[in-house]
Amino acid sequence: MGTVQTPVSEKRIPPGPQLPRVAQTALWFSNARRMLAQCHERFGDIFRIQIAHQGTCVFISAPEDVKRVFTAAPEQLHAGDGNRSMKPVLGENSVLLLDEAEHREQRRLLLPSFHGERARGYTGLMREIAAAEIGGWPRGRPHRVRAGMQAMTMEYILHAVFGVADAERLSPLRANLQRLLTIGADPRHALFLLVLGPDRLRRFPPFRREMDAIDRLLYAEIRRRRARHDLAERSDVLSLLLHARHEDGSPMTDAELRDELVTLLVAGHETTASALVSAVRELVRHPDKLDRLTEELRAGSDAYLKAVVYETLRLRPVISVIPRTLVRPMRFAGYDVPAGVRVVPAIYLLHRRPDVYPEPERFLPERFLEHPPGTYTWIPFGGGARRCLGRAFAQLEMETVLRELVLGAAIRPVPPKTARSSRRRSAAVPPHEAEVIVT
Ligand code: HEM
Repeated sequence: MGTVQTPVSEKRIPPGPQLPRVAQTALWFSNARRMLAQCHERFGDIFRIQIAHQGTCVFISAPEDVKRVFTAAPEQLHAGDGNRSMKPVLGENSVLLLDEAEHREQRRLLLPSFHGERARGYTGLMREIAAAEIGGWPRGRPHRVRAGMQAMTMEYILHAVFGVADAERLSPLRANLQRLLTIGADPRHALFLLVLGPDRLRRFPPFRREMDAIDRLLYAEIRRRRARHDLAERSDVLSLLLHARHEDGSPMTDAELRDELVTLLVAGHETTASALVSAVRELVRHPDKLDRLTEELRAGSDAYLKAVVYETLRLRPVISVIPRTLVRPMRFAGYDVPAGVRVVPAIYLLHRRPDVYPEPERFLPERFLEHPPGTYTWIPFGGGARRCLGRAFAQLEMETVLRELVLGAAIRPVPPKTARSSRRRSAAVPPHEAEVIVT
């Protein structure tokens, strides 16, 4: 009788750097994109990195693997789990942190607020806000645009979430949110927060203070709104959510409302501002593209404007990776990746594949004039059941601000002569900034 051969254990985890976990973590947090590019070059389309608080992360960037992640059942891959570090800010009911049925339910409640048609309803207001902000920028001398972009995207999301009149009244919230985001952006804090981990973050005093102030304002606003009688006529997100009902017919609780409002304010503000800065940075670096954009807009065509937005989000995606946690084992590129491991579509690598995007490092909006963005090859907003809820809103924001910059004002690059004559300042334009001359 022949012996039954036990199959040799399948390949489970793809190769990756051999450094100790702490060293991999340090490299990851010092420059994730560089580490991704180096690992991709060394190990190919699938590799693993060990990151503190994240465990084993298997990165993928082949379109067919990304498609498998986006089309898998929500019971197979969790995304909420990978966003756990944001729980102290967003709260436990946030759509970003939930999975399976609970996620589906919150997403269903939020979806009507942001579908394309409703987003387009904000066009006039967005244009007014952009004209007022850009109208106040200095003329004829170098100007950095980031603060102005943040101011506009903050106004857009506040107006969408609370409605025009109430957004004016909520000005303290602007300052609180701004300070909250700077806590996370400060590298000294970032390292500390990493060591602290999400569960103890709430006790970190600067964080606690900002969060308490934001919560007080939001709960007061929710109470005030519940008492109003004109909710049915209003179209802002808070009013729509107050009307929305769970599948069992119950309304959303105050805690649920608070968590989704914070989620929208946080997810919908800095992301779009960063994307706008990147767009302006690319346009002033490529004056021929800026000229073409100006000509086409003057001729009444938006096609090139949309291509500029697509190409900016391809070449400079705001978010580089979108982690998922495997609930059950799943096969990728010959590896039977076990449950519990994070499988991470790497937007940054996918968007730089020369087989999908010839000359991937070049800023070429033209590539999107003939081929619209592919569902599994252009993923700055993620995909599948978790695709960004604010996608249509964000694209409209970007188009509106860029149109106003190019037609309402006019921007041009800072000429090299000016840069040389004030070398110290010009040389210091950081990568997250863009400098222009508005005329
Ligand atoms: C250029 C701007 C933006 C970028 C690049 C961006 C990108 C993303 C990405 C990559 C995800 C994760 C998707 C995934 O895991 O597959 C996401 C989720 C999300 N985004 Fe955005 N976003 C932007 C603007 C906005 C805006 C303006 C809002 C709100 C108005 C918003 C609200 C959300 C929400 C609520 C989710 C969670 C969706 C879910 O888990 O079901 N985002 N976004």
